Order: sequence, then structure tokens, then C-alpha cells
Amino acid sequence: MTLDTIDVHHGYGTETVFDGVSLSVRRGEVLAIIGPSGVGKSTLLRLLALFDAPDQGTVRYGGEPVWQIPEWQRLEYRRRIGMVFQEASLFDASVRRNAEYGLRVRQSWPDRIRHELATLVGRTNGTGDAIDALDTVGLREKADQDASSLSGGEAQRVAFARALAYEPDVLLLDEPTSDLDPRNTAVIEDAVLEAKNRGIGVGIATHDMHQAERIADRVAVLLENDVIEIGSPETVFENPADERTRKFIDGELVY
Ligand SMILES: Nc1ncnc2c1ncn2[C@@H]1O[C@H](COP(=O)(O)OP(=O)(O)OP(=O)(O)O)[C@@H](O)[C@H]1O
Repeated sequence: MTLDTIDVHHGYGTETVFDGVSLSVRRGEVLAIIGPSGVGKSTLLRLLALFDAPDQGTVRYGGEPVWQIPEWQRLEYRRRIGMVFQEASLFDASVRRNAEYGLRVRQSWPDRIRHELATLVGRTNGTGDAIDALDTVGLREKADQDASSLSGGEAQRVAFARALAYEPDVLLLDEPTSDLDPRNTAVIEDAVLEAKNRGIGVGIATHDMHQAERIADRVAVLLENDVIEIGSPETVFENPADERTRKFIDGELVY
């Protein structure tokens, strides 16, 4: 399953953010999106998450142009895409309930009703999926603790577990570790690789080039309203095709 954009143009009011962006997130790979602050990384993730329609161009899920199909079908696709934002938003309940939350809201109504019925009669594997996901981020032992008792880094790990528990086809992460210490960052990075090994396609916007080097299969460089280069981390960081990429990586470009 591939999620891609073809020649996408997008902006806010009179401000152009993208002037023809084409890129793909493929099954079982980590695509890192790097670029200076304000270049449009979050905007691109929102388009890939099917939250917003582009002004022009095509966004496709498994080859289907998502803004040219009926809404119900687009919503089906949206349910298969998990998104983790820079700041975890957990609600006031146990860690387990928070991790399960994605399971509930992203299910179609018939599945939700079946899940609720199964819960009522004590037969559900939903919790099992959430516990597995908590295990992946090292928080299984905190499942019954209240989410408000967690540190910021742990909360972000729960947000990640919530996205993972639903077993999405694609996981989009917007600067998921920018506020975290090295240990929490390492846990999230390991969980990203675990997701990839399960066949999930991961798109991650990051300021941290070392992170991109550590976990990405491909790196997309977003500069001047466009993806100017996509390649392996080795190529992009050591031998970029575009001179602007080299200048950005060497910190010579000031934005
Ligand atoms: N809802 C909005 N309304 C108007 N302008 C917006 C909106 N969202 C983003 N922008 C503008 O679009 C541009 C791209 O913003 P975006 O948040 O996508 O960049 P970014 O690369 O994710 O930035 P950062 O790395 O700082 O998070 C910026 O100039 C921003 O001010």
C-alpha cells in the first residue's frame, strides 16, 4: 500500500506553501521529511493524512485519488492512517484506556458496536492490541496508571502506542521526539522501526537530521515550496544531488 502525492500545489490565502510536490510513503519503509522551520512539513503530513484537500494536484491511497472518490470511501482510507502530533494529547483516564482509544474511534460503526458488545460480555481482544502496543513503547507496566501521572516523554510514547494499536497501514509522525530526552527518543525510534518491520509505511517530519540518518530508508528534503531531493540517507547527507541540500545540511542556508 502506497500513499502518495502527485504534483500537489497548496497554500494558505495568498501564501504558497507547495508548488508541485510529488512524493510517496511506501509499505514497510520510513520516509523522513526534513526542511527548515515553516517550510510546510506539518502541512504536507496533513495532506497525506487526508485531513485537508490540496488546492491542486492528486493525493492517492493505494493508487486511488482520494479527493475524487465518495466521502465514505475516503473516510475508510483515513481510518487506515495513524497520526502522531508533536504534543501528545491524552485524556484523563488510565494509560490503557488512552492506548485503546484509537481502536475505538477509528473503527467503523459496525466494528465499534461489535467491539462494545464483546467488551460487555468480556470477550475482546482490543485490550490485547493496546497492551502489545504499550509493550512496544516500554509502558506495559504502567497500563493501569492514570495518564496524568506520566512524564511528557512517557505521554508521547502512549500517543505513539495509541496509533500503533490500531495497526494502521501508514503512520505519520509530526516531530514526535522534538521535546524528548535521548532515552524517550530512542524508545520512539525503536518503535518506529518495529512498525516498519510490521509492514507499516512511516512518514516522519523531523528537525533532527541525525534522527533521519538513524531511522530513515529515504529522506525527502523540503525547501522553497518543493521537495527538491529524495534519496537514501547516505546520498542526501553525504553526496546530495542538489547544491541547496548540501547548504541546508551544512547550515549555510539561513531561513
Ligand atoms: N492554518 C494555517 N493558516 C495559515 N497559514 C498556515 C496555517 N498552517 C500553516 N501555515 C503557514 O504555512 C507555512 C508552513 O507551515 P507548517 O506548519 O506546515 O511548517 P513546518 O515545516 O511544519 O514548520 P515547523 O518545522 O516550524 O513545525 C508556514 O508559513 C505557516 O505559517
